[in-house]
Amino acid sequence: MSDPITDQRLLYIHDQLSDEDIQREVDLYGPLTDSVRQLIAATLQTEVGEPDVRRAKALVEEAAAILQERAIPGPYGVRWGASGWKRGWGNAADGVRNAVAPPLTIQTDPDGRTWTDFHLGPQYEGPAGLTHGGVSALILDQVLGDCAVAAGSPGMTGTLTLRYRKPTPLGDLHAEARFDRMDGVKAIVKGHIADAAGICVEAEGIFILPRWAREAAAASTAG
Ligand SMILES: CCCCCCCC(=O)SCCNC(=O)CCNC(=O)[C@H](O)C(C)(C)COP(=O)(O)OP(=O)(O)OC[C@H]1O[C@@H](n2cnc3c(N)ncnc32)[C@H](O)[C@@H]1OP(=O)(O)O
Repeated sequence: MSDPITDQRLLYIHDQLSDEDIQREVDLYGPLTDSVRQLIAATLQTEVGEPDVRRAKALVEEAAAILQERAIPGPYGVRWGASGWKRGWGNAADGVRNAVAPPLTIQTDPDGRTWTDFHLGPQYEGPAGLTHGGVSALILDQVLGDCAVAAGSPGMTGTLTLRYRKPTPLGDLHAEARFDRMDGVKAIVKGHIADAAGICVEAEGIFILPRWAREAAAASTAG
C-alpha cells in the first residue's frame, strides 16, 4: 500500500536543470498556461452559436491530445535546479504551468511583509459577481504560507482561520501577510485580502513543518 508521506517526499525532486534551461521552460510553458487561462474565461463567457461551440470543443480536444502524447503520469511536485531555482509549477495558487492558478506573483519586502496584487476573472465567482470564499482561502493560504517561508519557518498549513468581513469583488485585489510569532514548532502568520475600499477577508494561519521534516533537519544538523 502506498504511504502518503513517502509519496510526498518522492515529489520533491532535485533535477539539476540549469537556469538557462529553466528560463527556456518558463518562456515556453508560461504563454501556454496564459492561453489556457484565456480559454477557461472564454468557455464561461462565450455566446457564439452551437456550430462554433462544437468546433471549439474539437480544437480543444486536439490540443489536449497533442500535449498528452508525452506527459508525466501524476502531479508535478516541487523541483529544484542546479542553482536552487525552485519550481512549484503545479501549485494551484501560483504555479507557472497551472492554468487554474489566478496566477499570483508573490513578493516579500525586506521587512518580511509578503504581498501580491492580482486579478480574479469570472472563473473565480462564488456568489453572483463576487469571489468564491474558497478561492479567498486558497490565496490567503499561499500568501501566508510564503510569509512563513520568508520568515525562515516553512511548513504545511495546520490551521487556517478566516473572517469574511465584507463581500470580496472579482477584479483587482491585494493580499498581504506578516509573520506574527513562533509558538514552539508552530509559525503564526496573519494577513488579509483587500479591494480598493478596504479589507474583505482577514486570516490567521498556523504553519508546521511536518514531524518527518523536523526529524530530518535535526539529524542533518547533528550529523
Ligand atoms: C511554499 C509554501 C506555501 C504553502 C502554501 C500552501 C500550503 C498548503 O496548502 S499545505 C496543505 C494543507 N495542509 C495539510 O495537508 C497538512 C496536513 N497535516 C499534516 O501534515 C500534519 O498534521 C501537520 C504537519 C500539520 C502536523 O503534524 P506533526 O508535525 O506530526 O504534528 P505534531 O508533531 O503532532 O504536533 C506539533 C505541534 O503542532 C500542533 N498541531 C498539530 N497539528 C495541528 C494543526 N492541524 N493545527 C494547529 N496545530 C497543530 C500540535 O498540537 C503540536 O503543538 P505543541 O508543540 O504546542 O504540542
